Amino acid sequence: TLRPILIHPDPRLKKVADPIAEVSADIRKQADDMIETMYDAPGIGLAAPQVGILNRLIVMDAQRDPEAKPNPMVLINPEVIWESEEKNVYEEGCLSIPDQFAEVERPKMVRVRWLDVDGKTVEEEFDELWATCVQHEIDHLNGTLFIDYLKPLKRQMITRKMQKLKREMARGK
Ligand SMILES: O=C(O)C[C@@H](Cc1ccccc1)C(=O)SCC(=O)c1ccccc1
Ligand SMILES: [Zn+2]
Repeated sequence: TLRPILIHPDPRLKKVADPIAEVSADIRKQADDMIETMYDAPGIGLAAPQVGILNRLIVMDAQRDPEAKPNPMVLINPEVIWESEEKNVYEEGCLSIPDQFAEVERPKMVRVRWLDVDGKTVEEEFDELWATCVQHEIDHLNGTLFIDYLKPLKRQMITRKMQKLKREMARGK
């Protein structure tokens, strides 16, 4: 089932999401809906708060190769347990801040620990686009958006554009 993606500014995008206590059938259904919504957007990642669910679940498929078979990852209660000193700058976008892109500097590599859909603890190292994406998604679980890393003036410009977009969408209805 496709879920509507919340557009910034929205208070639910600034909240800290709650840990998931057990990987139930409901959680697996939520993950399936988020995967469907991510591919439909299209995006390379999606965090639960972006579809208005304030729990700690993200989905990702950051392989850019359009020919590649879809290979979505589901990360439950993900946490960064190590990050490299070395940084990487990437032009990021966000499905909750449509058509706005800006350069964000983040650790080039991160090691992440999470629960998979079978409730098993997994640890994996990410680099390049995958590292950028998983950090962007975990930020969403903590109420942080990529524009929070920009200079205040640039952030304000983007926020004002989104407020205008939402006014037009409301009128368009
Ligand atoms: O808002 C999100 O979490 C999704 C976001 C993830 C992300 C993109 C780029 C850098 C860091 C994190 C997106 O997927 S925006 C859309 C996008 O970047 C894209 C869409 C289709 C193909 C390739 C990229
Ligand atoms: Zn985002």
